[in-house]
Amino acid sequence: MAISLSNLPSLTTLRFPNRKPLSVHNPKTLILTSKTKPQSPFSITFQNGKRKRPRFKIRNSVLPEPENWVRFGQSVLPGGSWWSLSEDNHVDITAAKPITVMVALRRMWELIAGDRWLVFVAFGSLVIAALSEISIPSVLAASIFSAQSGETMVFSRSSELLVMLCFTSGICSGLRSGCFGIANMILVKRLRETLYSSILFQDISFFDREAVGDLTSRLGADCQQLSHVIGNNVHLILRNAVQGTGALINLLTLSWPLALSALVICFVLSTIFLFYGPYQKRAAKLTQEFTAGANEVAQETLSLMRTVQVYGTERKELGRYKQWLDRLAFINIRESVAYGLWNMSFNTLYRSTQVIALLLGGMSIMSGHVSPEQLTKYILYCEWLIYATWRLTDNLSSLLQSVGASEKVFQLIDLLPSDQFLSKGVKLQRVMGHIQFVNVSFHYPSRLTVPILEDINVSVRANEVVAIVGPSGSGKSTIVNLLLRLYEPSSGQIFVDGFPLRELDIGWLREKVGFVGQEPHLFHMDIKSNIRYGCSRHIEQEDIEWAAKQAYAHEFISSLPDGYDTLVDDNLLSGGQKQRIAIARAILRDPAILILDEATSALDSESEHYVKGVLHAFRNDIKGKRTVIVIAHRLSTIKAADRIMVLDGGRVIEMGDHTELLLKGGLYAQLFKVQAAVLA
Ligand SMILES: Nc1ncnc2c1ncn2[C@@H]1O[C@H](COP(=O)(O)OP(=O)(O)OP(=O)(O)O)[C@@H](O)[C@H]1O
Repeated sequence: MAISLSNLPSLTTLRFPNRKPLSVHNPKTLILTSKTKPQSPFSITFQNGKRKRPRFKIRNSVLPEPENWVRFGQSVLPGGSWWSLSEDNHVDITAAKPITVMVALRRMWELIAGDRWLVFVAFGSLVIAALSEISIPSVLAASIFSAQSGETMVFSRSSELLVMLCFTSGICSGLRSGCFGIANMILVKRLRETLYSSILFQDISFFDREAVGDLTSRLGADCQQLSHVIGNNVHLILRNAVQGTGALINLLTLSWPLALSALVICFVLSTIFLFYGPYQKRAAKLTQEFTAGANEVAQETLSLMRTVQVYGTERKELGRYKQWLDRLAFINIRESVAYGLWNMSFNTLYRSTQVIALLLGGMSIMSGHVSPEQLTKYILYCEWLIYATWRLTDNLSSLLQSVGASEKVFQLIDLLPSDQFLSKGVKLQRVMGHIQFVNVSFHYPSRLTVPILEDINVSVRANEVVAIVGPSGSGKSTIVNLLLRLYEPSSGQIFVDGFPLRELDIGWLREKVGFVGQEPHLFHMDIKSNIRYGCSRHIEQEDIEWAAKQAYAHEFISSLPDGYDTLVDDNLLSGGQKQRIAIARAILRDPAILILDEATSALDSESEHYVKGVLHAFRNDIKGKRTVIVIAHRLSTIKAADRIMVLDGGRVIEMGDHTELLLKGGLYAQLFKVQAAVLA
C-alpha cells in the first residue's frame, strides 16, 4: 500500500523514530510505500533548519490527490503504468511451468476417471436443456402472434410445445446442475488426495524448501479454485456455446443482414476479451501467490504465538501480514477495475445491438422485407446471442483463472515420490543394531557449500550405548538424521548389520527404530493414541500403560481428568511431560535401535534420574537388548554410556568412555568441567 502525504511545504528531510532520516525531493506530495510508512510522531526538517510536526494528513486511500489527477488519468489509459501488476510485487510467478487449458482439462478428466458417467449424464442433460431453452423465444413469439391473428390451432399447439419445453428444460437443468455438482466434489476430493499424497511422500529436504503455509494454501484455496472448472466453467461454457450457436442459427434463418450486425458486435466483444483474459489470468496467479504468502505469515505467527506475545511483536506481525494484504489489494483493485471496464463494454455493446436491431429491423419492416413477428424473434435471439457471448467469455476468463491456479498444484502433484518410498529394499530377519559410518561426509541440500559432517568413521556395536556430545551446531542431530535416512550422505556409506542403509527397506527399518526428537510434538488426539502412534502391531491398553510406566509418564497421565483418554495438543503439557510421552511412544515400538536426541534436556533433574533409569533398564534387559544412541547436553545423563563420541565442527575428535575422556583432558573434559562448575 502506498500512502500519500499531501500539501507539504519545502521540506528536505523526514525523520522517523528509530529510522534513518528520509530526504524528499518532491515538496508537494510524497508517496511512501508500506516499507517506509511513518509511525506518528515524526518530524520534518525544513530547508531553513527548523523542525516541525507535520500538519498534513496521512492518506490511506488508493485514489490520487486532486493535483495528481492528470498524471493519474494518463497512467490509467490503456497500456498505462497503473495497470502494471508488477509494482512492489517481487514474486516469481514463473516458477511453475505454464500449462494450457487443454492440458489442465485432460488432467482433471483423468482424476474423475471412474465417475465419468456422471459427466456424460450432465452433458446430455445440458444439451437437452440448452436446446429446449433456445427454442422457447421462437415458440413464444409464434404463440403471441398466432393469438393476435386468431389462429387458434397454431396457438394451442405452440402453447403445448411451450409447456413441454418448460418441463424439459427445468428437469434437465436440475439434472445437469446436480451431476456437475457431484462431479465437481469428486474432482476436488481426488485433487486434494493426490496433492496431499504427493506432498507426504517427498524427501525431508522438500520440506526444508517449501513453507507450510504455502503448501496448505495449495491444498485449500487453490484446489477450491480448481473446483470451479467442471462445476461452473466448463459446464457454463458448453451451455452458452450451445445456446449461442442455437441463437445464431435462428438469427441467420430470420435475416442474414440483421444476423451479421449482431455477429460484428460479438466479434468486438471477443476482441476486448483477448486483452482482458490474459490480464485476468496473470492477476489470478498473483492473487494466488499473495494469498499463500499471507497464509504463511499467519500460520507462522499463530503457531509461535507465545514467542510473539513474550517479545511484544504483535504489531510487527500485523504489519507483516498487512504487507501481503496490501499486495493483494493492489492486484484486486486493478482486477476489479478491469472487470468493471469489461462489464461496461458488454452493456454498451448489448444495448447498441437493440438499437441497431430496431433501426435496421424497423426499416426492413417498412420496406416489407421483414414481418413484425420476425423482428420480435430477432430481438429475442439477439439478446440470447449477446448474453451467451458475454457469459462465454466471462466463463472463459474464470476458466483461465482456474488454470492459472492449477499450474502450481499440478507441478506439486507431478513431483516424483522420494526414492525411499519407490524402491523396495531388503528386509532382514532381525535387526541386531550394529551401525557403521564409513567415510561419511554431508552437506544439507539447501546449503551446498557448507560442509556439516566431514569424514565420519564410527562403528557402534550391537547393544552398545553410545553418547554423542559436542558444542551446539557441531552436527550431532545431523548424524541421527542420516541414520534415520532423512537425508543421504554426500559421500561415504552407512551400514546397519553390515547392509548398506540405502539397500534396506526404509519403512521396515524405521519400524525397528525408536526416536525421541529434540522437541517432541504431540498430535491433537488422546494420550493413548499419541503413545500408540506409528506402532504397526496390535496394542492393548496394558501395553500402553506399561510403556508409560517405563517412561515415568504413567503417574502424571493418571492424574489428568480423563487419564489416557485426555485430548492433548502441543500446548497442553509441559516440555518434560511431552518428552516422557514421546519416550513411551519409542519404548512401545520395542525398538532394536533407540535414538534419544537431547531427550533429557527438557526434564527436571528428578525425571532425568528416571530417564537414566530407563537407559539403564534398556542396557541390562538381556532378552530385549538394544543399541542406544543418546545425544545429551547434560553430561551427567551419559556418564554411564559404553562410549562417548565427541564431535566438533562436523568431525569426530574424541572417542572413549567417560573416565578415558576425562583423563585425556580434551574437549569432553573441558565441557564436563564447565558443567560441573555451573551445577556446583
Ligand atoms: N535442515 C537443515 N538445512 C540446512 N542446514 C541445517 C539443517 N539442519 C541443521 N543445519 C545446520 O547444520 C549444522 C549442524 O546442525 P545440528 O542440528 O546437526 O547440530 P547439533 O550439534 O545437533 O546442534 P544442537 O546441539 O544445537 O542441537 C548447523 O550449522 C545447522 O545450522
